[in-house]
Amino acid sequence: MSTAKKDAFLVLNAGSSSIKYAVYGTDLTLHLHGQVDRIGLGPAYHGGKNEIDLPVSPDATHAEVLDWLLNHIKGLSDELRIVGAGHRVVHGGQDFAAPARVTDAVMAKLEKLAPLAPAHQPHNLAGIRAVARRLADIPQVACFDTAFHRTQPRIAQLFAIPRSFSDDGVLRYGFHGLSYHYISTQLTHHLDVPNGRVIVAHLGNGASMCAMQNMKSIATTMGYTALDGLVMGRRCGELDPGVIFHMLRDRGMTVEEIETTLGSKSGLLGVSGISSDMRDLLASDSPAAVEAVDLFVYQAAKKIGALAATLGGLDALVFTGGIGENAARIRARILQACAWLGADMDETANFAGATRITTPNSRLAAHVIPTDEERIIAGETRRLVTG
Ligand SMILES: Nc1ncnc2c1ncn2[C@@H]1O[C@H](COP(=O)(O)OP(=O)(O)O)[C@@H](O)[C@H]1O
Ligand SMILES: CC(=O)OP(=O)(O)O
Ligand SMILES: [Mg+2]
Repeated sequence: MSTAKKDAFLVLNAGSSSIKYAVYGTDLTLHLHGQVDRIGLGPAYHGGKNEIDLPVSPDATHAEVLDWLLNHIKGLSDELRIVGAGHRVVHGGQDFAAPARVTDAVMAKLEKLAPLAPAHQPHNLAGIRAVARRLADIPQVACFDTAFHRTQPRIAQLFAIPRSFSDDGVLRYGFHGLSYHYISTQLTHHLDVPNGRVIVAHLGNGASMCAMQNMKSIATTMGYTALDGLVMGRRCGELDPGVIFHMLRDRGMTVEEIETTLGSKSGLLGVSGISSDMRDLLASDSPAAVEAVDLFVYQAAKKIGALAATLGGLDALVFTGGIGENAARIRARILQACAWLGADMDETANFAGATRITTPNSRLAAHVIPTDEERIIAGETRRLVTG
């Protein structure tokens, strides 16, 4: 006799080169999770303890990977009945300050924002459409990277350009908000002053920082798009806009070529000429790789100084994301640059992978907290689906 299927929520988190998934019970117990990464370079699947080569070609697109992944999840979740799906959607623009149930009208608005997040939004929306095709009747929820930053004061969102642009929504939105939301829920477990002046550094393939006061965003390094701020795997981060005029006028580059250059050929990859992956650069002794890592650390330390100024001082610094969670050498160098803010690193704790990586007497406390964007999406999906 077959047993009744358990209700569950599917979560999809599509990034520029990866798609993460998770399946949660209605009590938010995690049943399954995994990810495909290296999309575009020869995708690999990691689920549970397994890493397998996918039965798709090395140059498989997000759409092909997604198709394979949804079949794979179906095979894994035979005893579960998917009753709702939640998705990371990178850009919510001015209209979405909170998660939203997906409708045709919502999809039309999100589609319009796709040019502002070309490496993410199309894949996010493809995930919603693919689930709708397979599980036509289930409710779907879009959860936005930008939403957490809507608490920034207006002054932190403004660019110093003519007011008509700001009035039309050309503002500093900020991203990685699902990650910052999750970390904000963890501060009370780890920090002596969770309500204090905290900078969270999400250092992954995309990288940004968020200044939090009372666990809310008051400033962030990314802007209207996810190009601004820190040095990233393939993105330039902070840049004089004059460089764009140079590319247009003096180099004869098209807008598309400039977008590709700044969005996928710059950052660690562009400076090193070797790789966008921090592991590869740390293993290399090429002077260009060393310089790329130096620039990554320099810009990170500089942005911490700027965000500390917006907070009027700093009580705690939290590292998260693939680099923040795993690259002890990078954390050590950033912390050394924060000595002036009162950071006294506990070297043993840092290299041992401890949660607190500063000494008990350090005026600035530094922690490593693994992020979990999928859990935030699952919670919001349950809230919107079950009311
Ligand atoms: N052990 C490690 N040491 C150094 N860097 C690491 C380590 N593990 C992962 N990383 C780096 O983390 C980055 C990917 O971060 P991640 O948050 O997984 O990416 P995404 O933004 O695609 O979700 C890559 O630069 C990778 O090299
Ligand atoms: C917004 C962003 O940069 O996301 P990711 O780090 O997943 O590329
Ligand atoms: Mg990410």
